[in-house]
Amino acid sequence: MIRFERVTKTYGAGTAGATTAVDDLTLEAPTGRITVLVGPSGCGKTTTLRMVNRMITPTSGTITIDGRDTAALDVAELRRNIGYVIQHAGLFPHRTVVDNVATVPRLLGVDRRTARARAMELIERVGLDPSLARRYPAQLSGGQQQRVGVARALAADPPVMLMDEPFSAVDPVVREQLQNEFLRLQSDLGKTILFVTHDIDEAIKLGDQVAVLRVGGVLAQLDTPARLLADPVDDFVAEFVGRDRGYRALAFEDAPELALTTEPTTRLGAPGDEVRAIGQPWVLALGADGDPVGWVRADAVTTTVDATLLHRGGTVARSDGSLRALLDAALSSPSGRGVVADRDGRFLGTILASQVVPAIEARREHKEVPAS
Ligand SMILES: Nc1ncnc2c1ncn2[C@@H]1O[C@H](COP(=O)(O)OP(=O)(O)OP(=O)(O)O)[C@@H](O)[C@H]1O
Repeated sequence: MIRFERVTKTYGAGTAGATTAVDDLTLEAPTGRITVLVGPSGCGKTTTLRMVNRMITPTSGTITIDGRDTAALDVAELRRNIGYVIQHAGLFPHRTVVDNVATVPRLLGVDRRTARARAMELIERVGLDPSLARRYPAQLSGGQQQRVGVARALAADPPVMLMDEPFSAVDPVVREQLQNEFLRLQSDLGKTILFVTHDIDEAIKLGDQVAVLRVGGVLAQLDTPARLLADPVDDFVAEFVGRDRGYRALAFEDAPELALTTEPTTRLGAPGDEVRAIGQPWVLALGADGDPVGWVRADAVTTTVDATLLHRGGTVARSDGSLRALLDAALSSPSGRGVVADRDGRFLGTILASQVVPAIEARREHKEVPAS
């Protein structure tokens, strides 16, 4: 566990231009969990992170890791136990990918062969093709560079990771892939992670807990993503957390077991007459594995059902997914019937929004705390 105890950082303390970047921060980042620091520009996120590995010295207060005061530790030893990932990855431009990843183990005295073998393992683990290992950073895309940055930080297997906007410099599609891979990796590795972002959606997606900071470095709220959405402490947090909070909070509620409706389906290549004989204006098409591929409007099928006729807007909810995904499947379906699949992606049945909403209300009643 990383613990901040009444930590303050004032740049230029005692001078006319003094700036308090972090103000009396008390916070615990639990072992094996992701704690996200989020807030507007200049609220002290980076300063907070860098005080942990002592790149910045607090003006007052203490930071402990597993009960040990970081100020009392040898700084080299402290940093050996902390992986650090930054925006744009910060790779060494004149070293190949594999040598970048092997840097820290080599510094720690691991022999070249062993360090490289471990680096290759990590390169694959973060989702990079091993053929990229011999390239130089400039020969990689932004997303690939970020993956190398994560692999490098993991190379010495540190229990603690500090990550400062590691996915901010890539486009939204790559960013989502990196986030998903990061969560998968973390579910295997269970590192104690402090993660900085200015993006509340990223914070809510990645954080086991989220600390919202306001400018001046004051902690506004520390909570789970679900609680942050459901119960912001004040207008600043409410505004920062953003719109559609009620709907977004449903992402943290497991889908209830609701009775699904059996749906007549068609398949790619089916003749139009067969589709129309079903007698529904919209018919769901399944792929070869029984996976829903899209809705088709029966009267639009002149010859056979082909992929170009499929309506692409509908989402598919998984039976083991969230209430939000279930409601979204119903709302986004052109037929009004939300498509539900099992965990392997096979079609199970459909559901109406009018069945999901009562389930949401039932949950709410169940959770309501009686007034004392
Ligand atoms: N070396 C420094 N000297 C003086 N002031 C500094 C220094 N570094 C940061 N600051 C100030 O401290 C405050 C917090 O900065 P910090 O970089 O920690 O914020 P941040 O939340 O990470 O911001 P951003 O999201 O824009 O990166 C800002 O007002 C900044 O101007």
